[in-house]
Amino acid sequence: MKILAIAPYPGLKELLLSLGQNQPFELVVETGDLNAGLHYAKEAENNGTDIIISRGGTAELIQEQVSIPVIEVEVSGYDMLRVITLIKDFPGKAAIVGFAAIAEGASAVCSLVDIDVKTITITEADEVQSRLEVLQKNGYQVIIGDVITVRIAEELGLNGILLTSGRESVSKAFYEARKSYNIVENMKAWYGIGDIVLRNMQQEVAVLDQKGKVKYAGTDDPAFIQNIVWDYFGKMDYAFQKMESSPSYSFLYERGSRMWFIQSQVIREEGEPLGVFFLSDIDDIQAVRGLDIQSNQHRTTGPSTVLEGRISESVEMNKMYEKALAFAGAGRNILIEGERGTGKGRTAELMHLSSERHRSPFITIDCEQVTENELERISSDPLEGYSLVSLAEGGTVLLKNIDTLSHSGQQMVSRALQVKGNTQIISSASRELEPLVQQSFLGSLYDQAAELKLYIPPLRERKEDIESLSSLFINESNVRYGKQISGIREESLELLREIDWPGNVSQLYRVIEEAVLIAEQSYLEVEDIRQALPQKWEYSNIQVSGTLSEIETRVIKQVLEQEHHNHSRTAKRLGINRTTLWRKLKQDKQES
Ligand SMILES: Nc1ncnc2c1ncn2[C@@H]1O[C@H](COP(=O)(O)OP(=O)(O)OP(=O)(O)O)[C@@H](O)[C@H]1O
Repeated sequence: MKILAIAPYPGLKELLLSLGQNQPFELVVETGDLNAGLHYAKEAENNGTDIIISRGGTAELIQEQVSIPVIEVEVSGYDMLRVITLIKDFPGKAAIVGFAAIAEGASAVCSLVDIDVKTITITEADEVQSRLEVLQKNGYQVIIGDVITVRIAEELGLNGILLTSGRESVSKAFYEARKSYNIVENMKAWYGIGDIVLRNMQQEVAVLDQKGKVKYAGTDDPAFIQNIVWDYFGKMDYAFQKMESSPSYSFLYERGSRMWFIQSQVIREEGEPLGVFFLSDIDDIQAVRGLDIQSNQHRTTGPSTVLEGRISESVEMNKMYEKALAFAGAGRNILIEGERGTGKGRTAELMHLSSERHRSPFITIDCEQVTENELERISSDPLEGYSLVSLAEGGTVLLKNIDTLSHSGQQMVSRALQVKGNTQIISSASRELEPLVQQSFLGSLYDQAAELKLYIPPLRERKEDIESLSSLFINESNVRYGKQISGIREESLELLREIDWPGNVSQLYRVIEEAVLIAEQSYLEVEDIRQALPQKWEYSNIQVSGTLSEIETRVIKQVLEQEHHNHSRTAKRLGINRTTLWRKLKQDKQES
């Protein structure tokens, strides 16, 4: 609390300074009456002073012109008694001149102590001079009053005695100042709560004190919020430490299959910090297509070392892993480029788990699946609810397939990224993004998203990885389907290496998975792989044993099957006319 005291006379300054020592506030004292005092008060109002203390007419003038509270140092009964006792033996007639508060008080004190002092009540400062002139004519020599009265009395050649304020009055003013400060602060806190509550009407709110006890609640079940806070932070000290670290701290809370989003803020009531917690049920946001939220709240292990230990047979991939590890903690936005299914999403997740963010949320939003309306809702300003970026506070948001965003989608995401706070943003694209900047991709979004770049080569350029990936996927499929496949034949691997894998690692995964399901032996045989390969890959699915005519028949039959026995289309694809096709089929029938 900062106090400015304006003393209309020097003695009051001394008293204020001496009593102001060791008080729980910062005190500045200036001397100046009326306009001089007002000047200091106006300056103080602009430099963060909380309360002004002054006296008499100066205090009144200040009160009219500034908006911060003004506390008056009063003239107490003691103060009057002191002055009256002082002039009691003074030869000559004495009068007290002042506004009602002073004149009436003085008259009461005089009659109590049985001293005959005339009291004159004025209603306006302008009256002082004429009243004093009359008193002078009537033989009065001593005038007791306020600063202005005493000044005029002295100008007229009278003896002016200033009614000074003593210790009790100054102490009382300090006490009043502290009380007003608390009231103002309280009101500010309440204004703060009211303001936030209004902004978040759709949310439930509970206000907890430092011990975790519910102080106020805007919900039927404050204990629910209280339990979440206790469970999430463990200790209330830790909760307040976290909340004070940013203007608004938010987190995801997961229990069973449900998740909630909690936004919090610290406010102060009489100097005591209180935590305000807003609860949003995010079931509705979880239902958004293309959105996947992992809270990671229950992870107990440290950051993963999986990226460090990642060794590939491919030089390119090893370089990529090294870069990914270096980028993981860099705190910059990262763009991962590579064809469909090369492992961009997986790499992003490994980066998250390898970084200090591993216990914070990892949220994937597939830009290809999310609708524009949903995108608008989840990328909105965090103050108007929650946004993806605030849901992932401290964690990572993966913008999958960012290259598929529409123009307005790009604008929304670009705006959302401007307020990303402490969230790592990783984007993935299956096309090279930079060349698109000239045509369809927003340059500003590219600059935001691609502060650092990674590239994952397609599987056909690193066929040396097929063997280890296959073993990995056999194991995963064994686990999933309860099979006991113990390996893959070398011929099967050779067949897998013949393929160009347009769908990359994802496609390899599906083929191995299907082969594991089909396999009846303990090794994946060539036949298992063939059966698992998609039909349209005729080049690898056709057995090349037998005569040319037999191979030709197999090709014709397969194309026929793919074209659902439509002879025209089959003939067109094979580059022969329909009659030739019919003849070849007839010939085959006869032979078999
Ligand atoms: N090096 C790897 N080791 C094990 N599994 C991998 C590896 N790379 C990719 N995968 C697996 O391949 C599949 C595809 O990976 P992911 O979804 O990360 O690819 P993507 O490039 O993001 O795909 P898309 O372009 O379709 O979004 C996933 O099942 C993933 O677990």
